[in-house]
Amino acid sequence: MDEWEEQETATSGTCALTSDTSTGGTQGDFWNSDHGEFQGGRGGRGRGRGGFKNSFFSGAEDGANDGDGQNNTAERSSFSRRGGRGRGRGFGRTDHSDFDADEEDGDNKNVSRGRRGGRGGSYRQGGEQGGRGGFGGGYRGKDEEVFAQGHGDTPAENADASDRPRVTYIPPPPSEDEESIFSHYESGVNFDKYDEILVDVSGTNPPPAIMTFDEAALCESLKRNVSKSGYVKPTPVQKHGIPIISAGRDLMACAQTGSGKTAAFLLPILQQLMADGAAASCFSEMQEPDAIIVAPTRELINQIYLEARKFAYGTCVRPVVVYGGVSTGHQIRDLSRGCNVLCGTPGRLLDMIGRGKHPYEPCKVRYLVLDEADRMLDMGFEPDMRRLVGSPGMPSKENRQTLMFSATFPEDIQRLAADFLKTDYLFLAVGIVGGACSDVEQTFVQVTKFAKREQLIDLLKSTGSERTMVFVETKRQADFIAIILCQEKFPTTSIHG
Ligand SMILES: Nc1ncnc2c1ncn2[C@@H]1O[C@H](COP(=O)(O)OP(=O)(O)OP(=O)(O)O)[C@@H](O)[C@H]1O
Repeated sequence: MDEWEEQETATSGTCALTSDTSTGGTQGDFWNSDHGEFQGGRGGRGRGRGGFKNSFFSGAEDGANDGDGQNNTAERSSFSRRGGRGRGRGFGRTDHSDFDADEEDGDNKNVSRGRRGGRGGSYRQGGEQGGRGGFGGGYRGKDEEVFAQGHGDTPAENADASDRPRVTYIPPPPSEDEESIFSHYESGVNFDKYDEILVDVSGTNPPPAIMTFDEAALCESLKRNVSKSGYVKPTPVQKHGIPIISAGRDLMACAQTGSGKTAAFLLPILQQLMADGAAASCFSEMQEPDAIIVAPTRELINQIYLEARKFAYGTCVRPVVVYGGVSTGHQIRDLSRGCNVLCGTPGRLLDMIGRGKHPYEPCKVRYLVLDEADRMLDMGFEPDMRRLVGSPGMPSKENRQTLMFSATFPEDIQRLAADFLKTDYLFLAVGIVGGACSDVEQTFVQVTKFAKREQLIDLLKSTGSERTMVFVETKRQADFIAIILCQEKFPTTSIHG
């Protein structure tokens, strides 16, 4: 009896992807064995074993950031405990847990959402340890200092801090080539159909939506970069989000994965920085970023960074990214070259702040953005977020603009999120509560628990050579099903954390 058959669930759902939504689903993602360290290849870029060895970055000073209770309390005490706006909004999030399991437990209890593919990252599917070929290599920094001794990217990493080897991995620098910077892929969202989607803005005096990027009053360089990115018209979350942010309002926004949330917050922030003449200074030892963008996983924050870099191309605004698994010394050196927009995972940001030697001072932060805010505020990350907003120098919520974006916003998370926002924040919901994508035809097949395997094989025989994704609960099941299907002559591979 195989494990799959032993499951308690008596049903299995199948989804026939009937349109372009099926094309983008599995891109990349796979340097996203997220909390394993990229054991970057030694001896030069491109040659290294990019395997994800699940060894965490170095250090044992886990308590480094624990002494900030006072600030947190201050922030907390000012929170009005009212309910969130836009109740129950949110999408059944595409929870690609098995793709993206951060932890070793195999049951995906503590996972991040499957997301866009990591550009440029190739992957190798397979076992727990990853393997060769994950990343394009890297090199050991010369005279590498060991800064990374504190927080990991996740609470789980933090808990495991005692045994971490020193991290010296330095990722290859992102391409400077304009063509690669602006290269893009299909998002999987049908943007034309998307115009008809229901949008709801709750809160007082929301500014009117824009219909075109021209109405966003972007400066010439931003306009040019938007157009080079292939954006013709704003998506709904951009139509509403951009004017809300430009008007200086705090925002909690909920819109489906792939709907353009990143540009919705990056464009108005960059526009404001450009209008104010912000320029990154490489002459200051201590950087004072105007915007801090936080996301829960390394791959996501790197994607945001790449987007920021793309939109800021040819301007004086300099985004920098920091996340675990990479040499902190390397990131500190990068920061010291100038930083207006700091993108980071909570663990690494806190690590840098807690170290005392931190290379940035959040005192001038005007924008605090939380992407995947639902996850950032769930039980695992909430303490880190409170530490971050309470860290020395971070302006209070009254003195910064806080923006939260997510594909889901359960009510309890909305309530928590409201704690970080000014009382007159706006809630933007794009789409219908729990609405299924109209591009996807769904068929539900009920089978007994021991008939799943046969049913799946019959289904695959009837679909012919269509590309198919099978979601299961655990890593073991994924491997098991892949083997079974291969034996049945369906070329299959399994991917998981
Ligand atoms: N107005 C637009 N026109 C064309 N493409 C766009 C537009 N806005 C965003 N895109 C593209 O759509 C894709 C998805 O956008 P983005 O990653 O910002 O979505 P998202 O809502 O943040 O998704 P996720 O929840 O996965 O982070 C990206 O490739 C982005 O470049």
